[in-house]
Amino acid sequence: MNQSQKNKALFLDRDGVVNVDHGYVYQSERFEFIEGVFSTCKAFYDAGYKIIIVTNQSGIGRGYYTEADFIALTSWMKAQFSAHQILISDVYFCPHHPKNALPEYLKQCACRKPAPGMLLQGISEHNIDPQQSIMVGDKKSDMQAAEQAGIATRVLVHSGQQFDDSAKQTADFIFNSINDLPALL
Ligand SMILES: O=P(O)(O)OC[C@@H](O)[C@H]1O[C@@H](OP(=O)(O)O)[C@@H](O)[C@@H](O)[C@@H]1O
Ligand SMILES: [Mg+2]
Ligand SMILES: [Zn+2]
Repeated sequence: MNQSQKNKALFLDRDGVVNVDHGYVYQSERFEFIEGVFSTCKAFYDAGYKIIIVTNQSGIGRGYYTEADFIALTSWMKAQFSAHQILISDVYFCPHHPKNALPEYLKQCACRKPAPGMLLQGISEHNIDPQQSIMVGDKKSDMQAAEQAGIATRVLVHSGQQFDDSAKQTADFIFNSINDLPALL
C-alpha cells in the first residue's frame, strides 16, 4: 500500500489541549473545553484528518476514579464533538503509573507517554501515515511520545502544564493553544 492510501491524523493530548487541566478531570461538570477546540478540530476534520485522542489517565491507576468513569466521560466528550459535526475516530488511554498506583495498574507500561504505545496503536488501527500527521500536547512527554512514533509535526501548547526550554526543543511549533493550530493547514 503506497503512502497516498494512508490516512493523515491530528493526534491530540486531552488534558491541557482539549480541556482545561484542572487535575485528574473525570466528571463532565469539571470538563471545560478549551476555546477554539471545536472550530480547529472541524477545520482539520474537514481537511481530511482523522482526529485521535491519546491521554494518560493515571487518575485511574491512582484510584481517583474508575475506568467506567473515564469511559462515561469519554462518551459524553465524543457526543459534544459530534454535536459540532466532528468525529473523534478513537480515544486511547493509559491507566497505569510506574510508582503510585493500585496493584493492577502499577507497571512500567508501553502506553504511558512519553512511551509511544498509544500513538503506535492508533497508527496501526487507523492506517495512519505518521509523516502526514500532527501531534498536539501540553507536556514534553507528549512531544517525546510523538517523536518516538515518527509523527512528523509536533506542536506544544501553553494551554496546559508549564514547560521548560528543554520541552520547547522537542516541538516544531509552540502555540498559545489549539485555537492557533489552523495556521498549519
Ligand atoms: O494530558 P493528558 O495525557 O491527556 O492527561 C493528563 C492527566 O491524566 C493528568 O496527568 C497528571 O500527571 P501524572 O499522570 O500524575 O504524571 C497531572 O499532570 C494532572 O494534572 C493531569 O490531569
Ligand atoms: Mg496534557
Ligand atoms: Zn499504560
